[in-house]
Amino acid sequence: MPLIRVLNRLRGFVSRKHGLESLGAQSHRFQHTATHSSSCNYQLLPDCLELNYGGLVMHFDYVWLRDHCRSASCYNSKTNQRNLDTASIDLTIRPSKSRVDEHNLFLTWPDGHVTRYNLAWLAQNSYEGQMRSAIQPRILWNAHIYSSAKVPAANWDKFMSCDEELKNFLNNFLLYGIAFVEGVPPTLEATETVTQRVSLIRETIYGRMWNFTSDFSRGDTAYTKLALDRHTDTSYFQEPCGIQVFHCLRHEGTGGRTLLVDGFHAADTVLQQTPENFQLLSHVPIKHDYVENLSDHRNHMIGIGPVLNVYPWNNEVYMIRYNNYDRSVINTVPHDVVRRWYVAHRKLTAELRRADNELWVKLKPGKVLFVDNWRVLHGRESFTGLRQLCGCYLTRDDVLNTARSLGLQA
Ligand SMILES: C[N+](C)(C)CCCC[C@H](N)C(=O)O
Ligand SMILES: O=C(O)CCC(=O)C(=O)O
Ligand SMILES: [Fe+2]
Repeated sequence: MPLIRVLNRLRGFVSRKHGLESLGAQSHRFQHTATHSSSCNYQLLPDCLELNYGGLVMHFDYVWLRDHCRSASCYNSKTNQRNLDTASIDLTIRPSKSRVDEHNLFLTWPDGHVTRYNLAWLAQNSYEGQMRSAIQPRILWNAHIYSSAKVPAANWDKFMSCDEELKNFLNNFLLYGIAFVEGVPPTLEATETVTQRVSLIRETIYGRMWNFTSDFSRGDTAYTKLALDRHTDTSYFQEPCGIQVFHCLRHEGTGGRTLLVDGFHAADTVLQQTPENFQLLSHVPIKHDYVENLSDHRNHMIGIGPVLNVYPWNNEVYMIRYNNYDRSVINTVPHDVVRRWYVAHRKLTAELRRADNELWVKLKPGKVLFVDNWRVLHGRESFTGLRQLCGCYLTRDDVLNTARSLGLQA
């Protein structure tokens, strides 16, 4: 069976090539009438309304149009919630009258209800408009790109008191997937305070704030002095933690540097050089798990999903789940797909391991690192001596919420 069919069956995945486009391909079969106004023109085709506005040709399904009526009876603009019961719309509905003025399209529905759509709103919210708009602005980096960008760290005092400092910090975080705050008092409490300026803390099986040394207090290699290869954390959660915060409170010894690698940069190289590998990594479901059997800590967490998570409508990677330590048995695909998946995994691993992609930093007391755990992989060098690391995970929705509230695109 060709891979794409195996994958479609596995995930109910509708690829752009095999599904969505062919669904839309029938729109021009019937005769239609065209209507013009100075700034736009539109046509009521049998199965959609075609709108040409600002140089963009858009197609709107009639049920979609009825469903997106923003009149007071259909939509509560105080709460920004829909009032209209979508299930009450006749699925064969067509407007009985239509007209445009300079800024609006007006449709009258068979029951007499009139909907006014702002044309700019339609352009912004159309499928075609979304396809054209820029994806989340981000700068894919290797060590050289990141270092030459000389991205400034935020300063603790300013960070806590000035929204502009927080905004710059979040802007850098969104662009690069990592950001630093300096001058933070080297305590767990101050680390908690600095993270709460950004988001809510995500409590997990490791606690709310954690503070650990190499005492093997938990059944995981993180709690040793061993080196850790690049990875993302909590790959064994159905929704891996969005952000990880690290603050090294003390280290009396050698080694222990932190490794950071931009997973999206590596994924992009795989896509450019070997799209078939990208396709496998973004569609083959892979299981990760965390099994802990200590007397105080018994846990079994399982997360299943592809290594590269992409939005199906534009193929944009939004999350990488990569942890070779915690990857579990592969039993979700047949052996021929397994063979090709290992090839793809090797290609991605080679990219992630390129020396020029490795950014090494030594975390020092006072310097707090925020890592986008959906994008940037972290690791560490082995070390000697007492090393104490504290931090926490953050809920991604709340970090993005803060960014949006400051006017950033997130
Ligand atoms: C120590 N700290 C709580 C930060 C994380 C421990 C998680 C380690 C696990 N192997 C993973 O990669 O998810
Ligand atoms: O010790 C470190 O620097 C990081 C260990 C690690 O990967 C983690 O805690 O998630
Ligand atoms: Fe980790």
